[in-house]
Amino acid sequence: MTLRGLYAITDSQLLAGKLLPFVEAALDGGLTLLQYRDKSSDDARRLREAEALRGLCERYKAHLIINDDAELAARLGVGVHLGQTDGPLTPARALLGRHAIIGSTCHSQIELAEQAAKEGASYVAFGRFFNSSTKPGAPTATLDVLDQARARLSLPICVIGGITLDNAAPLVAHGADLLAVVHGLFGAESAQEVTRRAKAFNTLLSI
Ligand SMILES: Cc1ncc(COP(=O)(O)OP(=O)(O)O)c(N)n1
Ligand SMILES: Cc1nc(C(=O)O)sc1CCOP(=O)(O)O
Ligand SMILES: [Mg+2]
Repeated sequence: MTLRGLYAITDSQLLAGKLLPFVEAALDGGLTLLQYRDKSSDDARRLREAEALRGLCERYKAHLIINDDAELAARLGVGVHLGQTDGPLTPARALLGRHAIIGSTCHSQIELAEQAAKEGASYVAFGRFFNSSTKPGAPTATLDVLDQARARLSLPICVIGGITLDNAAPLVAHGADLLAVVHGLFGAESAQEVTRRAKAFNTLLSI
């Protein structure tokens, strides 16, 4: 499976009251991956929303990824994204099976990415590259790590953190395969604008 393209990530506050229409608008513009990221502990709502997103992703042939929660991903038969404190990759791979997409946060450390590759990650994520209103305190990353990753790894490279249509081009030039975006995609006034942005991100990636 080739993993390249726009990787939309939901945000419960930003998308309050418009989760499904804005996600569908993004899918209409073209998504490779959609991550359901909800940091709450409202398990019933998380299950309901994730099921609805899975249905949309199936219709548009995109892959759904659940943030943090391998058990929920297993229940839905979808992928998971794990950060450095979200539990080890090896049991998640055993739980989800060899075909599941499993992503790993590697901040700006090539050693973390090499370890993730050994443990069966499907892609490695570096960031944050720019100021992020979604996660202002995330550790920073520079373009150097993308050059190192391109040279040393064969896994798809995901970039994240403050990415917009105005600043994404250098990331692509330095080897990013997946542009992971919250605000730069969903921080729009209308569903039509979300679709326009998604198409423009895909043009940047030339896909
Ligand atoms: C694609 C992608 N990359 C990085 C992250 C961040 O994961 P993590 O460090 O576990 O932080 P939280 O998102 O869980 O707050 C991500 N979610 N997705
Ligand atoms: C969830 C997340 N993780 C990051 C990391 O660097 O690991 S940055 C981030 C937030 C991404 O949202 P936005 O596109 O609005 O900046
Ligand atoms: Mg996490």
